Amino acid sequence: MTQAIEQAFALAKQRFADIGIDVEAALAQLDRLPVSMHCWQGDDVRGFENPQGALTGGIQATGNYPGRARSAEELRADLEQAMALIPGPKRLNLHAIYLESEQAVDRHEIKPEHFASWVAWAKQQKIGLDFNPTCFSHELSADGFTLAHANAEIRQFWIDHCKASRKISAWFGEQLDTPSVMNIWVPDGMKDLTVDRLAPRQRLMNSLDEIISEKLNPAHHIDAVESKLFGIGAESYTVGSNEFCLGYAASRQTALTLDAGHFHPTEVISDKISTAMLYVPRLLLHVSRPVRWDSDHVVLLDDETQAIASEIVRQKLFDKVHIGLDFFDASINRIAAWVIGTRNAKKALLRALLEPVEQLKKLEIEGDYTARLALLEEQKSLPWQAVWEAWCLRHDVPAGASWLGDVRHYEQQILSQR
Ligand SMILES: C[C@H](O)[C@H](O)[C@@H](O)C(=O)CO
Ligand SMILES: [Mn+2]
Repeated sequence: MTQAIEQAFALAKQRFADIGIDVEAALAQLDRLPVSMHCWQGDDVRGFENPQGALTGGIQATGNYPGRARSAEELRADLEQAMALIPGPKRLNLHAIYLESEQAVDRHEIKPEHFASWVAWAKQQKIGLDFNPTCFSHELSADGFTLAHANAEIRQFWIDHCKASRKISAWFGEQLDTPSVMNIWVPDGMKDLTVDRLAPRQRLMNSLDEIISEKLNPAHHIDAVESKLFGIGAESYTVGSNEFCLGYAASRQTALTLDAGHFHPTEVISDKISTAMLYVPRLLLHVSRPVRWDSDHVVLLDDETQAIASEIVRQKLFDKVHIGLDFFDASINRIAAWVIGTRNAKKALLRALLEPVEQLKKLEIEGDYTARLALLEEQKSLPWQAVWEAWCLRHDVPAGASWLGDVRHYEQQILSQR
């Protein structure tokens, strides 16, 4: 098997060299592009603060496939299993509710010490961490408002939670020597006709200003804001809309988070990257798959995932775009979900790196749209898969579907006992 992969790789390398692509250079770039895996795929966004509590905030994990992680130890073990089947660099994206503490700690009182085991584990795994305050699944978010709440005390609680989260994020960055991207997403919105659409947005803006008022070392911590079109129970009005977040990130020079599921079903984030990059210093991507709504299905190697990856590569946004995932499917094996989605994101990046971008740009500027279309389509059937398999072998992970056997084995040995 290994020999066959190596032979195919040698032929593929030559094929790509014929169109001016240095495959080794492409793989070197892929080795510098981490994908941040989201911890919440492993336990249906429950966390360890109050795992029996309801998931609120207008998001839903549907399905009841057996074996979800019930503790941080189980979640880390599951992540290790998934990560062992995914080639190349990875990070882990944590939410605040994944803290570990013997005593109950309310959100505004979380501290780095509550994430010490995660940092120790990340050091062992040699990966960076990213972070999110959790502004949902809490009694003080029950009426659908947090940072934009009309009640000053409740608003302050969430401001304090986000400030505490920034400290944790900066500590991650300092400990792990790689900046932690901290994404602020709030579910704030209204189910029905909203009369005052301005005041909540003014309050959200002021809250965010207070949250980011303390300057933190950018080598350790990056602030990001995530917009959304609507959530369940907030169908008519979302305070942190796209216009709000783009305006906020541009005027405050924070990062902007673009989630593939947070727009109208016919809108795609791949077309938003180039616009946003004109105005904001960085982007965080939540690569996801909406099916009719923000359903957070597992990422496929589909046209939009490819278009997102191609945009990063074509515009050389390697140091400005942070690639994260955001899906939570509880209807299939959760480890398989991570593996499928993360491998697909990386396959799309590889395919993008194997594209003769300069040649295609030249054809475009010369107006030769016939050749542009012809080459883009021929590109799809060049032997990128042989390069993928060789890259998997280099990283000591299964090249093809045999990874599923490892997941099944883990399911029998570990998940079925939960
Ligand atoms: C759990 C995540 O933070 C959440 O999914 C958020 O990023 C989002 O996309 C909400 O729809
Ligand atoms: Mn998201």
